[in-house]
Amino acid sequence: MTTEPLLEGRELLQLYAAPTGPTQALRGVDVTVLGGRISAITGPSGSGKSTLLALLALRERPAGGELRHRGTPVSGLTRRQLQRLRRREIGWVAQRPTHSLFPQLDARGQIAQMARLRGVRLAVLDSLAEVDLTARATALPAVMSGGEQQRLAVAAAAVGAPALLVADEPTAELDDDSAALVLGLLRARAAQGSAVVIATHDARAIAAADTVLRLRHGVLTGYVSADQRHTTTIDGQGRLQLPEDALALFPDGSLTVKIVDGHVELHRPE
Ligand SMILES: Nc1ncnc2c1ncn2[C@@H]1O[C@H](COP(=O)(O)OP(=O)(O)OP(=O)(O)O)[C@@H](O)[C@H]1O
Repeated sequence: MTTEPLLEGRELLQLYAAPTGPTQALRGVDVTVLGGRISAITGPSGSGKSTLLALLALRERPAGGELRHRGTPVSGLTRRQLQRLRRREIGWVAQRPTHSLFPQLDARGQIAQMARLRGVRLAVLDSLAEVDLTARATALPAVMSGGEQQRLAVAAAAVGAPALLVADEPTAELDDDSAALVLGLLRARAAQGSAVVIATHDARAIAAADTVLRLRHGVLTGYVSADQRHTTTIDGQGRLQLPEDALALFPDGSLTVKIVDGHVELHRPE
């Protein structure tokens, strides 16, 4: 496991053309991606999560700011070099899982093809077993359920523990058991040294992450690492015991509670 960042983005900016003029999808985002960790990017719809994933997975170049891959500015890499990096070192799970699967290959073939592209040897059926798809080994993506496609896309992207594993909403279609399989697989790859970055609204995935980044309107509005989190309980009357360092933020004991995008935020009254 390395502590040198795999990716470092500074003041990242991304623009897209829109009928009303360019949309600023990202507006000055600083981000560091480390091997061995799961980072979750959260935020409301349209806040720039997928855009940030596309930059980190080297699928798009930023319109501004600087992105470094292992210390080298991405702006200095040729298309060919980027393509090679993507093929060998980056696993990608698109928001629509079929977009990251080969339509003509069955589940077995997806894993085998990915192993060939990455130059790794592995037992294909073991990879399918990790996401409970052994029984679907000969099924094509088109005949799979959304949840099966999603599990297959994650298993294929995770082949060979790539340096970077990026997944857009990897548990969105999944029931609790399947989500646990997928999150277990992402954890296992992080334990093998992969940097795992996911965009998610899912509390189960956020709980599995080491670091949580919150985006809003293309700006990073929050950053929490696992060692800053506390576990507490809520009693039968809905009372919550805040840890001391959080309590210190509310010296007069009053606060406002805001529910945002499936999260509860506590604020000092204005
Ligand atoms: N290819 C594109 N062309 C034009 N506008 C785009 C494109 N991709 C994203 N956008 C715009 O950029 C902004 C950020 O979009 P993005 O998909 O990154 O958000 P998101 O947080 O991933 O949303 P969601 O949770 O709905 O997937 C939005 O305003 C979106 O409409």
